[in-house]
Amino acid sequence: FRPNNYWSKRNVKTNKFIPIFGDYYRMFLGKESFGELIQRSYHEAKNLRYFGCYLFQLPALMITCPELVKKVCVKNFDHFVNHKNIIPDVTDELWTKNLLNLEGENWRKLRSILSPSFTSSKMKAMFVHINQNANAFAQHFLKMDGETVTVEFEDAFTRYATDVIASAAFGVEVDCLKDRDNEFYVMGKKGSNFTSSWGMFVFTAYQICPSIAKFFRLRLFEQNIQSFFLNLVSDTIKMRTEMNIKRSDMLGLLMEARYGKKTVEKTEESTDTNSTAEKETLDIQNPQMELSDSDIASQVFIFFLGGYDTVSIALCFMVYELAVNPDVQKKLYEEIIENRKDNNELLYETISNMTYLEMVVSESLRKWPVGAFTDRVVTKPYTIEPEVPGETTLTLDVDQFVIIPVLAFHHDPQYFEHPEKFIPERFSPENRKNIKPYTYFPFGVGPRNCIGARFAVLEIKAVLFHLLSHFEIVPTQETNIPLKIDKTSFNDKSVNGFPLGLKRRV
Ligand code: HEM
Repeated sequence: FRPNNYWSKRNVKTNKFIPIFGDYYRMFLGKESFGELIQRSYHEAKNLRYFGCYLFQLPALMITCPELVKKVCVKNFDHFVNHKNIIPDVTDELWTKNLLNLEGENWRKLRSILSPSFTSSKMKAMFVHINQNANAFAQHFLKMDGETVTVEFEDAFTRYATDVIASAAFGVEVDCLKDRDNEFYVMGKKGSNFTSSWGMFVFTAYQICPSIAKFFRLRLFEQNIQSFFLNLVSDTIKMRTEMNIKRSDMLGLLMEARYGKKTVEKTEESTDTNSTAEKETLDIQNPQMELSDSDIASQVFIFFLGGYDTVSIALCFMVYELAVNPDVQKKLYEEIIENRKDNNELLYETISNMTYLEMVVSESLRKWPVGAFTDRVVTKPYTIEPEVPGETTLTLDVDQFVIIPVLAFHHDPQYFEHPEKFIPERFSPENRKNIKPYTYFPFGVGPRNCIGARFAVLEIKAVLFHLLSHFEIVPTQETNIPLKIDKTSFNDKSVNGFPLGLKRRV
């Protein structure tokens, strides 16, 4: 026990909190979800540029001003390179050695190696696999009987996302909708369990009493998950080396990097601020790094996790919004019809140029951004100079935890009018440029943004294209309108999943 006076000593305002639980207390009592907690805290701190909060015992600085987000995540990125890794590296190797959790120079080197694998040209090559899986997904339901097929989308989309990532990361073709106990699916489900009660318990234990949690070596993942991914990667590497097989999937690129054969392709020009910031920060020209089998397994594992829960949650909210906004769905269907070829073939160029589809996806990721916040950790001391009355000079020391409340920015009416409404027109080409910079970032901000963003968007668009080509998405009796958000999960999820109907088009 120690007094929570960290922020008052630094003259930083805080919201109401209670000892030990900090700002989490309502969430702990089941009174609000994590997303609600983030939004409430943000709104209570109205008119401040930042404020202090306590995630249990951990003091965190929440940034509530877009200009400061830019300073932290882009302009002064050198001071804020890392994410917070609460789990120590003695327990879960797969978790601590991956790109998301790597720190400093190791992160820079690895990101430089991996970034060229996620350019538009690489995505174009991967689109073949994505499209095949997306088409197969729609065909699976077309084969079912009845005018309207009832689908629980949380389950269906996790299976789709597993198929896609298994093929893009490991070069393994699976069909989890048919083969329901497929090992990939089962391991992925267990691996993404850190938003479950056990995961929350482990995170909480490491925050409240880290030494006790460390003593008991509390793990996020069961030993068999580590073994599954490690063995899969080692066996595939061995087989590919012996048979001299080269594949341009994520594993193949990591293998090249390990043997120092990585030929760095020139990354294409981009107007996207995240890509520009990333290129300026990384040395993409000569990335060299020693990678063991377990280092490689760790990366493929995070691609698997990154591409599994996030994509399926995002898709669930999208189909829900389409079901309850039939006008939007009709407009999207009309665009699909315009772009559909007779043989149902879908090209990368076609999907990339569908404006309304892009608007729908962007608006859904605004309203339901998957992660309520992203974070940074101070890696070099940083001073925030006072700019508004009441502020004093604030020096952030190394290891200070900083939170960027993505969901709260997306739902702030000063940036998005009527934020609870689903209005794709906000993202039309003429309106998009009026969105205030650094208020919309479902994939994060600056050089440390989501490496899989392009991949995720393609995966989402392809499956919406094929589903809507054949079906109208409709609510059923089990659909909760409005949605009831599960208060026990870190990510926004619906309490009874996403049961919806697929009504055949005639
Ligand atoms: C809708 C889907 C997705 C969403 C909303 C999402 C969101 C995010 C966010 C917010 C971050 C943190 C960025 C920051 O702090 O600035 C992140 C990081 C990351 N994401 Fe995603 N993501 C998605 C899909 C994917 C996919 C498909 C992959 C893998 C292929 C992936 C791999 C990663 C990795 C490896 C990182 C860590 C990057 C780094 O630290 O350098 N994500 N993602």
